[in-house]
Amino acid sequence: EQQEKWVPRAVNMEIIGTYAQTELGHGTFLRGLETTATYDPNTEEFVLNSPTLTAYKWWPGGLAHTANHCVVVAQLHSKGVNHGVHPFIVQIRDEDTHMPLPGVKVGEIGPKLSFSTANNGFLGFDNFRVPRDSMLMKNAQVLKDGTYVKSRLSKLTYGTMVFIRVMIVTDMAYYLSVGATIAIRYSAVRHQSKPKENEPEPQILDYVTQQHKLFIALASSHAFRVTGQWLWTTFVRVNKALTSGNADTLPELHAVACCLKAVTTRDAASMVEACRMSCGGHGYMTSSYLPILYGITTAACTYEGENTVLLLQTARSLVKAWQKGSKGKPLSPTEAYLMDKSPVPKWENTLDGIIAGFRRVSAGKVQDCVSKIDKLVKMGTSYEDAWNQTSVRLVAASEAHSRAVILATFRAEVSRAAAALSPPLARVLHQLVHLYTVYWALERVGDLLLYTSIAERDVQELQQQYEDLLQKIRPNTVGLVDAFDLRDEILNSTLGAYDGRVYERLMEEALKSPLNAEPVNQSFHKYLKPFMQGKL
Ligand SMILES: CCCCCCCCCC/C=C\CCCCCC(=O)SCCNC(=O)CCNC(=O)[C@H](O)C(C)(C)COP(=O)(O)OP(=O)(O)OC[C@H]1O[C@@H](n2cnc3c(N)ncnc32)[C@H](O)[C@@H]1OP(=O)(O)O
Ligand SMILES: Cc1cc2nc3c(=O)[nH]c(=O)nc-3n(C[C@H](O)[C@H](O)[C@H](O)COP(=O)(O)OP(=O)(O)OC[C@H]3O[C@@H](n4cnc5c(N)ncnc54)[C@H](O)[C@@H]3O)c2cc1C
Repeated sequence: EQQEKWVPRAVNMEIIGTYAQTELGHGTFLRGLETTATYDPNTEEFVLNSPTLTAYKWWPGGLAHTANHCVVVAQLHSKGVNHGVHPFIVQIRDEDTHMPLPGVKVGEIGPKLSFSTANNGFLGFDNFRVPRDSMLMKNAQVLKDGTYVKSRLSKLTYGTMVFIRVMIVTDMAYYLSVGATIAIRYSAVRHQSKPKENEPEPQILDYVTQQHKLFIALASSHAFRVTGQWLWTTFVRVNKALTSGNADTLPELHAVACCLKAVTTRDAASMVEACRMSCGGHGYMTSSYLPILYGITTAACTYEGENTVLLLQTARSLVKAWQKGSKGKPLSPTEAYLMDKSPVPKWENTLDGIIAGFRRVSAGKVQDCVSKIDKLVKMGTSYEDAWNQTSVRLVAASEAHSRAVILATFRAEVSRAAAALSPPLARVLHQLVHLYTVYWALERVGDLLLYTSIAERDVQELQQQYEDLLQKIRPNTVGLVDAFDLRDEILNSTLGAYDGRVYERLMEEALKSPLNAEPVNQSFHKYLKPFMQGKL
């Protein structure tokens, strides 16, 4: 009924909304949110109020000047009892005049690192009344007399965030495809230095260090697209089960969505920055689009759940799984490997060997965390303090788990799809899987030395494998980014345009600057000249 009321109006843009959960004082700790929604049975209304400055909603995208409605997350009070945070759909502006409604204080939060096109806003309520059906009652309800009917699963309130985290993994694949396209095309056009005096300056794409910076971004885009597809399929399956009242698989989805969102956003931000730096000074130009792209990807490390907090959520699940498995209880498919108690096998420099190695690292780290926590608790430390003292290791265990999931999914999905591809295309995609897997084995070689039987000669061989792969991938690099098929209008980059006219585009953009409107800028007459004449 509520969906019939609100969804059609949102679809035809009568309602422009945003998600107003975060407050000045709280973004992570949702149970600490201060906005209140108090039910008045006499009028069958909720009274929304921001009791403190820190209760003001702060950050929601589009809230400042675009949205006329929003989903407000508030502490629900009825019959004198606080039932915790619940979502409410609230009109905040007049639909004709767009003026803020009486009792609503709304505005712009100010300049940000990036996302300058999104008017992120603040929102405060002064005993603002909304009808009872403003409470989104899919999970919990408040009856006309104020009786609270609790949800069958309190965490369903957090469901929106799981959905967005699932989407973010695919978003990161897209943003990495943009960064890799810009940087690799530019690296094919840019010639620099003379390693061989009697030969012309080479393409910077032929420097192996440049390949090391860029090819992992290209491979990660494919790894995250494939993993994002797998995660979406998992989300759809869990949601279908939830609809029929079965929440058994929700904890696993929450845990894997948390660590994948955290790891893919962190990787995307650091790899986009590497793309920016690989383009030298021109990568620092706004017209290259790389600084903007960095701002977009680094924001994703914070929004929809700050990365450390999400990795700790997954760690919470991994520790619980270890404790469950140790009692012989079955574990979820993504965590079942934790109970592999077989002897550490002889190391193999193969994809399967490396994936098995990352699972050993994750299981070993989780076991070390459980042992440390148990030891601290036995010494009289509270569980919460023991958790906090172990939290750096818990985050590392969560990252290792996430990497094992990505490596296994990327390999399995490409192997499955390869049968339907032409042999040359299958070969190139397998090279990207190989590069991605060996890259991360070398990046985490310390962990592999701690938890597997990898030896020094294996590491030397992996390094050689990696360098051979850079050489094999080089001839197809430009074709691989062209295959993302990103139009120039979407790339919005002087360095990444398909025609490669980098220098002409850089100059065209420079001449658009208002500072080039006249040969002598007025600042000369107002400041420089008086200063030079000693008059300032
Ligand atoms: C394809 C190309 C596309 C390109 C274009 C794309 C455009 C994209 C542009 C995007 C631009 C901007 C978008 C920006 C959107 C950002 C919007 C936001 O940021 S909204 C706000 C997000 N905020 C958060 O994520 C808050 C994070 N905090 C929390 O989730 C919770 O506070 C907490 C989980 C950290 C702690 O909650 P708490 O209640 O204290 O829970 P416990 O830790 O005690 O755990 C209790 C229990 O609950 C389980 N749990 C927790 N969360 C969930 C969940 N979401 N689902 C299911 N279960 C959950 C947890 O596992 C525990 O279970 P136990 O059994 O008790 O262990
Ligand atoms: C570009 C952008 C768009 C956004 N859009 C929206 C939106 O549309 N709607 C919305 O509601 N919100 C939005 N947000 C807000 C975003 O969801 C929050 O910023 C995010 O949830 C983090 O919360 P916080 O800012 O309070 O940081 P905090 O939680 O205060 O984090 C600060 C530091 O404390 C650490 N920390 C916090 N809790 C713990 C813990 N339990 N254990 C260990 N360390 C901890 C964190 O790791 C972090 O290092 C947006 C934010 C950005 C940057």
